[in-house]
Amino acid sequence: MPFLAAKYTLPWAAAIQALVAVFFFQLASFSYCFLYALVINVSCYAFYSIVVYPSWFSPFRHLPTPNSENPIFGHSLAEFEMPRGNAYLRFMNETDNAGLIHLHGLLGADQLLLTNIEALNEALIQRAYDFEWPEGDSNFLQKILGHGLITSEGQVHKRQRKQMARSFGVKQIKGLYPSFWEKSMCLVRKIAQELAQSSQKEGSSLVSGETDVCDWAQRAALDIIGEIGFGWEFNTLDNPDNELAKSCEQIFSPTLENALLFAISVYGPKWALDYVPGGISRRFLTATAKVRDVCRNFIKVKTAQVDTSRNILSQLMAQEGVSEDLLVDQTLTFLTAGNETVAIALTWATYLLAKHPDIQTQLRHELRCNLPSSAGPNGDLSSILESLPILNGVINETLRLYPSAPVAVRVSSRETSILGNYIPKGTRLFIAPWSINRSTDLWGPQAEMFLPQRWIDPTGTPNVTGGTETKSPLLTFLHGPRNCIGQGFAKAELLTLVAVFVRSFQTSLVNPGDVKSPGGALSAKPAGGMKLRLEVLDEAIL
Ligand code: HEM
Repeated sequence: MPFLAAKYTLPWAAAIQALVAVFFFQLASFSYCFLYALVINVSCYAFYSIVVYPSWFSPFRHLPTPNSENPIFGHSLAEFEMPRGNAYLRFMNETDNAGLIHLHGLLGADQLLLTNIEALNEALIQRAYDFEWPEGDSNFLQKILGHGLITSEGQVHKRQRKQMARSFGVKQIKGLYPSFWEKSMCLVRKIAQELAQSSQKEGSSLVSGETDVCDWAQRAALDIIGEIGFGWEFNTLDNPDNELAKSCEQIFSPTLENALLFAISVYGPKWALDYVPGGISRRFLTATAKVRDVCRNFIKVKTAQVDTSRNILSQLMAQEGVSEDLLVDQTLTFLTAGNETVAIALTWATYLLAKHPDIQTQLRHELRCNLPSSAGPNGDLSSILESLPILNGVINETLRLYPSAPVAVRVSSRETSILGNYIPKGTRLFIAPWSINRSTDLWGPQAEMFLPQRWIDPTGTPNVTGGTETKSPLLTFLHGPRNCIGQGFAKAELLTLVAVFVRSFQTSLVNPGDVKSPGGALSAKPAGGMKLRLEVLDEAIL
């Protein structure tokens, strides 16, 4: 019996049993009988769910299950283990399987972990619309993002996806490289200025120092998606106290309050979010309303202007039948989806290069040979950057080892199947880029190592297989009709940001043995930021 149904059924059953006991057998009081019956019902239910159901009645009882489970919570605590997704990698490594692993959720609820490309292709490509975001996650996101591309399902999603796809064609993305370059230069100049000030105070002749790259990356990524995607100048590189950026941070930062609200939306009833005590809900809803208001005012101004640019917003506005509400929802959706994800990837790229100084030196050499001028290369920037083997290898390898969204959760919205296994409606599925991207079955014995050369062919040109036998093995952006629509945008942005960063700074760990690890509740954001030591190499940026 599903846990949520049991929540309501068990007390009702106990009430009926208590009434029977009182009226027909004249046993004690109603409340005494009710409590007694409830305890017995819950115990029987727990025994059935935890012991009987998984082994004898579950439709997945023939599938392998990892041994390491909690007697009450089953494998459900894996969702909260840090780094997020690592528990699923452990399950994959310790359990012989043919693409599906049966996990036990709270009180024996059925869950599946998808572990090979065939299973993933069926769930993400062939039957993508049989699986949806879990209702709780979707409700929570809808409070913030409304009904944009991320939170829409079925036909509405197909229609919106078609509308948005026009902004992400190869030609459109290629045209964005010069703007990415300009913003990347702005980032390195700002960092260099801060380092110059601290070096001056210390009387050092070198311009160097420690700084939190994660913070800088977040500011740069927000400015880029704001300005290049929507023509909206946030200027957080100049002004980190920007009001909208602060409100966004209040909503999305992994604070205890936000984690509580998220947990209540995911596991509690739909209305519970509005009744959380201590003003937590009110603060959250006020910040959300503020962000939406600012966004609506911005859209009103843009609608009144004659906009000749061809950014995401103007292309969407040019289409018929797109309401103001939808424009607000899509703007918030893309600002959110395209901001922190890229910042996380840039941060891990700088960390991996600091940890592997030899690769950093090779990359810098490649960049100096191909992008000689610090003012930006002449010629076709996109073709140059996309053809550089080490640069592409470093970015693909970063995205492989540190996928910004390490786990995606889906629930079957109808009866369906994967690899010939019957999947009833309501089954929870885990699709974990973190574990697939580190699977030794797919990537070989050195799966956990940072090896940009796996993305380079023996002829010296970049490849997309990463040395595997699969055409597109990287799961970081997922696959199929619900994959990341912004992946071309993100890769182009990262190619430019990393190229400019590596040309400008020598990057090293603050302490040689430093090991950083992801700590975000939902994302792979590094726990405690990413303090690195930078030394300015390019005097032109000072
Ligand atoms: C390194 C950077 C990025 C990563 C790793 C990433 C990853 C992902 C993933 C895993 C999903 C699927 C989420 C799910 O359904 O569970 C997704 C969806 C999405 N991403 Fe990205 N993303 C990145 C950058 C971007 C950028 C730059 C944009 C916008 C310009 C963007 C816009 C979106 C949108 C709108 C969706 C929803 C697509 C749909 O449901 O049809 N992302 N992204």
